[in-house]
Amino acid sequence: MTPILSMAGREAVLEIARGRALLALDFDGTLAPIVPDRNAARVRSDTAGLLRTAALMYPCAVVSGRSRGDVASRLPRVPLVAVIGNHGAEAAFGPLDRGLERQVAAWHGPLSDALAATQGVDVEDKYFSIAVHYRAAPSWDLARRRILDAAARLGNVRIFDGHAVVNLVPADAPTKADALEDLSRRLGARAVAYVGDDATDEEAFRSGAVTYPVRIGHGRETAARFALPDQAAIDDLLRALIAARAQQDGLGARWEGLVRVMG
Ligand SMILES: O=P(O)(O)OC[C@H]1O[C@H](O[C@H]2O[C@H](CO)[C@@H](O)[C@H](O)[C@H]2O)[C@H](O)[C@@H](O)[C@@H]1O
Repeated sequence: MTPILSMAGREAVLEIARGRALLALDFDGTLAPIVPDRNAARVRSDTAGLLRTAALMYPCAVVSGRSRGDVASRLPRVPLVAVIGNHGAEAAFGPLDRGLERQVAAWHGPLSDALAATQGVDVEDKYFSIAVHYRAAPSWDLARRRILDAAARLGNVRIFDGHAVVNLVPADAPTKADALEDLSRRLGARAVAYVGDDATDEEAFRSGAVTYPVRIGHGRETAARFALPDQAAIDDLLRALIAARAQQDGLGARWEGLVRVMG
């Protein structure tokens, strides 16, 4: 992987700016730091100002495992071209697939019953998928095993891990990769940069639609070609992308004032 903020990665940043690529970003662990309470997750004010500025210069989208409404409420005044929720299952455009919602609704009862006696487990029902969190469980191993056992008894389900969470999505629902391919086609994007931090982002990194896949964090096997060291570095990447685009538009250093106004 090439560190995207290195001299070698600089060429990719310039290409993204020259082509005014679609910037697609994951939320938890990418735009917002991971925190113990999922309801408390928020974007730092510096990141928000940078993202609002970047979204004036590039088409920007957020592709999250959260529900669309939840993630949009955490990004006020950001002029996004699209918000995709539920790991791709909740599309940005067009009618939503109510069949997926019915399938997920039928999982809720059996899951809650099966996990009622497992301490520290939190079932987050997002209508198009369910996240079963075990961050507060005394034994993560035991909780995860019980969640996987309960999930295996549900029909037609795609099961995958995240940060102290097991995700359950209808097997035939669109993935983050499908959603990005659809969005890129609709926008006629010449290139797509996608930044994510989690196992669920790997399918997007592998997608042919994603020209610049960027993974946050070290030491994991990944299909991403570019790396950012940690979540805090998202500010540096947004700053580099804004500066490169400002250079193209002949704005000089005036972008810095714009970021302050947008913050
Ligand atoms: O695709 P993402 O935007 O990264 O969303 C992935 C999941 O994020 C949330 O859970 C994770 O973040 C929480 C807050 O930092 C953390 O407490 C939890 O342990 C993480 O798993 C969200 O609650 C899920 O619905 C998303 O699928």
